[in-house]
Amino acid sequence: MSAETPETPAVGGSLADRITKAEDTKPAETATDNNQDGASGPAQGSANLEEPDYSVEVKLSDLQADPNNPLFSIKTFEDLGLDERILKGLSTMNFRKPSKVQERALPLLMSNPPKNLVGQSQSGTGKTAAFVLNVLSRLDLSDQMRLSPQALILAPTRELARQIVGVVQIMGQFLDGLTIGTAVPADSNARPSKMEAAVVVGTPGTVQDMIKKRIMNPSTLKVLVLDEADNMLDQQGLGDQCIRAKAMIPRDVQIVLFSATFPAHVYRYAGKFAPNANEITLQHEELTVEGIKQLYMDCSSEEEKYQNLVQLYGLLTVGSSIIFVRTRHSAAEIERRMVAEGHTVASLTGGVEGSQRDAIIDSFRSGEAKVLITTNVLARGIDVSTVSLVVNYDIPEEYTSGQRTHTPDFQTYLHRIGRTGRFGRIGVAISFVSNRDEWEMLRKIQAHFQCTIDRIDTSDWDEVEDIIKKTIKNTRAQAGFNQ
Ligand SMILES: Nc1ncnc2c1ncn2[C@@H]1O[C@H](COP(=O)(O)OP(=O)(O)OP(=O)(O)O)[C@@H](O)[C@H]1O
Repeated sequence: MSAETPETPAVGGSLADRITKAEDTKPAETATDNNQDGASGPAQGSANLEEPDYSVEVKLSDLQADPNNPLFSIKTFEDLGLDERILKGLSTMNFRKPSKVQERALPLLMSNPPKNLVGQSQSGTGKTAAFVLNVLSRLDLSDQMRLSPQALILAPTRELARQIVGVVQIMGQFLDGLTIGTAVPADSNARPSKMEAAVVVGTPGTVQDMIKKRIMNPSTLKVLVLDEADNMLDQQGLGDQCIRAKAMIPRDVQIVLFSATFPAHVYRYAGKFAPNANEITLQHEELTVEGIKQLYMDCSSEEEKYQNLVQLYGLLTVGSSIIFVRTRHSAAEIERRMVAEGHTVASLTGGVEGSQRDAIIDSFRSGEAKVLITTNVLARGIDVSTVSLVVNYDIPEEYTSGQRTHTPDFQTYLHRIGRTGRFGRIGVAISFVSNRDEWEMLRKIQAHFQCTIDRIDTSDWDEVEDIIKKTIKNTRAQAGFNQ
């Protein structure tokens, strides 16, 4: 468990109930009082919970025909002027119609002379294809050029970089001579002496190092993509590395920034990193994905969080699930306890060695491992369509100078829950709330995104199962609905 001592309210029952009871008996005035402003929580008891309709089956073609849906488009991929061989790649992936962001971004990205782009769209709406299609369309795969880096795609983690490599490979499978290089930290001295590939996908530190050591020649680059761009430009380390990498590449490269989230301060900076860019943006109320059912569960203590997770285990394994915790230590500890109790779970955190991380994520992708406990390292970008359940074991929060602030990290919340409900699928996200701070953070998240997070009543586990199973069943019915 986390090294920190959780708050343990003395009164039993649901947190909402506890708040009401405590307010009845005691005014909120002392620093140790958990109950200030409790009346404004997301749900007071279960009184205002509506019976959700989990049984609606939605087809991808219906979603793509609805102008208000982020997957909507009037055009076809053929209309977007893509090369025949690329269209063939898309067809083997069963991409029938573009999503809204693909339809809007591709003409802007592919026009000549190339212009920079800052693009925002909800999680799971196909941003990867938008930038990969532009990259593939701009390559010169003649014998003289096919081994020269022409496109550089940067991502914050090795898992995401490897995933993007997979997309480039499949989408570009009919492009003769396509070469792709992966630039992520190597465990040993397994690094190539020369990066000879038309498309290089990697993490900023490794790429910067490869350019510095002349392993990679950046002079032939035409496109630079930053996936999860707000994270890449904001984080102290990654931000510096991206700026340094950019300083080493030709000035006239097309700069493409994509993310589901662009907080205002990063957005201003993004405009400097990618000057005179075309922009595709969203309001933060537009950011939540409709197909993700957001729920929360009251837990009376840190220990009860663990017990609830164990109770949920049967449901976690119906599809695949990701459990997000705050620290590497608690990921390891929950894994240890659950395995000791006979459950099959895996954990992946930044503390694990690279090759081991690759093996864990690969077994999660294949469905061999169905429950993955992780930290924010996997909060962004990871696309595993079978993920039907995400658990925020700890609510994501902002840090200042390495210290917890007990203020919610809105962006990370959105990215975490976005690991489910991908491209029109349905998913469930459950946040555990065990103390006043977590309750407040969840309330702020709800207000920020103007979304509803319903309370799930753990006094009746059969009902909990019923609700979640129905949703997951729907997700499973749809798994492959675009096949
Ligand atoms: N036009 C399409 N038709 C069918 N499926 C698609 C289409 N475009 C993308 N997809 C699929 O949708 C899923 C989500 O796409 P992708 O990972 O690019 O989302 P994203 O917008 O980058 O999400 P995130 O913000 O979480 O990184 C992927 O499995 C992808 O294969």
